Amino acid sequence: MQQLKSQAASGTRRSPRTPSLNAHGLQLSSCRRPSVSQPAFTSVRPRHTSSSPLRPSPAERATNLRSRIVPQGLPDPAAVGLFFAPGLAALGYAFIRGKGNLKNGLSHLLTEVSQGYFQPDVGGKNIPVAQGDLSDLAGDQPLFKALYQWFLDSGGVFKLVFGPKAFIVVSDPVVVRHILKENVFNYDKGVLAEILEPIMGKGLIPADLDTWRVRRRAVAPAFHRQYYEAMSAMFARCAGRSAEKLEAAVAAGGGSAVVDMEAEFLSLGLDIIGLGVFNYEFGSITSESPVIKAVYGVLKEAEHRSTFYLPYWNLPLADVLVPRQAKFKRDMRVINECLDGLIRLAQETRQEEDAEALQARDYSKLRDPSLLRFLVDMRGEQFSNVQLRDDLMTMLIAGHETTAAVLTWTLFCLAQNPQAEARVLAEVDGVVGDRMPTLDDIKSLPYLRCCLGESLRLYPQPPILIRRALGPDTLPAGLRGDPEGYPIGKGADIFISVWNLHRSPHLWKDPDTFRPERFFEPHHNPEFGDKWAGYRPDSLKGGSALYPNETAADFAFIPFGGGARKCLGDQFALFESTVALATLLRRFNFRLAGSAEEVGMATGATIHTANGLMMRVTRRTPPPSPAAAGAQQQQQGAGKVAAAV
Ligand code: HEM
Repeated sequence: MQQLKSQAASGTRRSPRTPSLNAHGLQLSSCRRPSVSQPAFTSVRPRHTSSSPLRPSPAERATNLRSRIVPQGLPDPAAVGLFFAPGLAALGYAFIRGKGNLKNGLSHLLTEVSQGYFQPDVGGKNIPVAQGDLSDLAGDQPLFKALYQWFLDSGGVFKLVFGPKAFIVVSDPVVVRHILKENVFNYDKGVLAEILEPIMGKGLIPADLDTWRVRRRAVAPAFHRQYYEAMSAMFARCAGRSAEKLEAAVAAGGGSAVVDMEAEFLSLGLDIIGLGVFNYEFGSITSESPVIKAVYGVLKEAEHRSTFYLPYWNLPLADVLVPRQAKFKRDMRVINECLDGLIRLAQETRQEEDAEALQARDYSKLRDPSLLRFLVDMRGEQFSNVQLRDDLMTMLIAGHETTAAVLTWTLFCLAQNPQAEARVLAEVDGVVGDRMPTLDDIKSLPYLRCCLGESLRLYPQPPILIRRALGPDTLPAGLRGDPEGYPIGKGADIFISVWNLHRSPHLWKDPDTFRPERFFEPHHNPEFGDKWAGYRPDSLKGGSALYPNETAADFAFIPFGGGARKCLGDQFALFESTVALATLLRRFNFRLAGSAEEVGMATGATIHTANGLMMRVTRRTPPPSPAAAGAQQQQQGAGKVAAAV
C-alpha cells in the first residue's frame, strides 16, 4: 500500500499560522498560501456561470477555497486598532529580544512564556512542557503536525504554552477516554463555545451543560431507523444529480473532464444537509441563491474568527466599524430569516405526537421527513424558536464541510491505491449494480465502510477537540505517564489531538499508511497492560455498529468524538458518504489530474485540500449488474431449454 505520509501535507507553503476552531473543535489552521502552481489543466471543466464566491468557476473556487483556508491575509484595520496594541507591544519586545529578527523574537517570547511567565495557575504542574523551539509554531507545517512531533518527543500528555495561555495536549486513549467518557461532565467546550456562540447560540455543540442535557434528549430521538431509510433515498437522489452533472461535463469534454471534486462534494453536502435537517432545497449542485451565499459567508467568518485569540467581534460597534462584521451580520440575518420561515411553516402544520409514534410514521409517504418536522411535532417539548433555530444552525454547519471532507479524502486515497480501489469497485458492482444504493446495501459494503473509516483516521475532521475543566480533576497516567496521574485545576484548557491518536505508532501498525483492511484485524499494544483494550473488530459484530468506532478502538479512534457528547450525526454522515461514493464510483473513473503533492493539505473549518481535488473524470463501463447478469443467465438457460425441446 502506498505511503501517504507526507504526500498531501507537502507542497503547500509559507505563511504563519494560528490555531483555529470550527464547529466541532479546534482547527490548527496553517493559514498558509500554497506556493505550488495550479496544474495546467487544459481539458474541459464543468462551468459555473456565476462569479459569485458561492458558485465559483473552478478557478474562482480554488481562489475562494484558499481564501477560506488562509485567514484572509491581514485582519481588518479597525479590529487591529481596537485590539492589538498590547499584542504589538509584545511583538516589539519579541523583536528586541530576538535581536531584530521577528521570527527569533517570537521564538524568545514563546519560549519565555513557556517557562512560566504569564502562565495562569490551572494545575498540571507535573505535566511535561513540550521541549524544543516553539518558533516551530511559526514554521512551515500545520500546527497539528508540530503537535505530533512533540507528542513523539514528550508523550501522550504534555503542556504547550503560547501567548498568555497554556494548553494541555492529550494524545493518549486512556486519558481521552477519561475526559470524553468517564468524567465527561467535568468539561465544557471552553474557547470553542466562546467563538461559536454568536453563530450557533445555544446549539448542541457550544451549549452549556444545562442547555445541552435538555436539547440532546429532545434531538437524539429524531435520528431513527425510518428517518435514515428516507434519508438514504434522498442521499441517492442528490448523488444522482451530481452524477448527471459529471456526465454532462464529461460529454462536453469529449469523453473526459477535469473536475474539482472537493467543490462538487461541498455542493452535494450542502444540498443533503439542507434537505435532511429542515427540508430546504438549496439546489447548490446546480444553482445558487442568496441563502447559499450567506451560509458560505458565515462559514468563512467562523473560520476567520477562529484564527484570532481575542474576540474583537464582541466589542461594541464592531459590526458597524468592521466591514466584515457588518457583512457577517447581514449573512446571519438572511439565514435566520430563512430558518425562521421554515420553523413558522413547520409550526403551522404541526401534528403533535409522542416520540415513538413519530418514529413509526410511514416515512416513505412523508413530504417532509426532516429533523425539523420531527422536533416541531414532538409532544410535550418546551423550547423557544430561537433554541430551535440554534439547533438547526448547528447541524447545518456541523454536517456540511465535515462530510464533504470525508468524501474528498476517501476519493483522494482510493485514487492512489489501485488495489483498494479495485476491491471497492468489485464490492459496489456486486452489491448495488445499477440500482440506487439503499440503506440495506450499506450492510453489504464492509470494505467501502472501512475505506471511509480509514480516510477519517488519516484526515480527522476536526484534528483537535477542545475542552475546559469546570472543576479540578486528575488525568490518568496513560502510556509511560506519571503513575500519580496529573492533577489539573478549574479552567485548565485541553486539546485532544485526534490527529495524534489516529496516527500514533503506539496504537496503529503503519499509522501513516492507507490500509482499510486494518479495521478487520485486532490490534493491541501490550505496553498498555489492561489500561487500553486495543482495537477489537469483534466488538462491532455483536452490536449495531457498522463502521469502525471509538468503542471498538477503546478511544484510539474518535472521528466523531465519544461519550455523552459524541456527534449526533455520525450515522447520517457515514450513510451519506457510503451512498454517494457507491453511486459515483460505479459510474465514473476518477484519476488525480496532477500529483498528490499538488492537491496539498490545509486546515480551516476542516482539513481540506490546498488547491482543490482536481480529478480527471471519465465514464466507467461497469460489469453488468448482478440482476442484469442473472436475467441474462436465465434467458440463456431458457434458450437452452427451448433448443432442447
Ligand atoms: C463526517 C462528518 C462529521 C464528522 C467528522 C463529525 C464530527 C463530530 C465530532 C468530532 C463531534 C464532537 C465534538 C466534541 O466532542 O467536541 C461532533 C459533534 C456533533 N455533531 Fe458531528 N460530525 C459530522 C457530521 C455531522 C452531521 C451530519 C450532523 C447533523 C446532521 C452533526 C451534528 C453534530 C452535533 C449536533 C454534535 C454535538 C453533539 C453534542 O454535543 O451533543 N455532525 N461531530
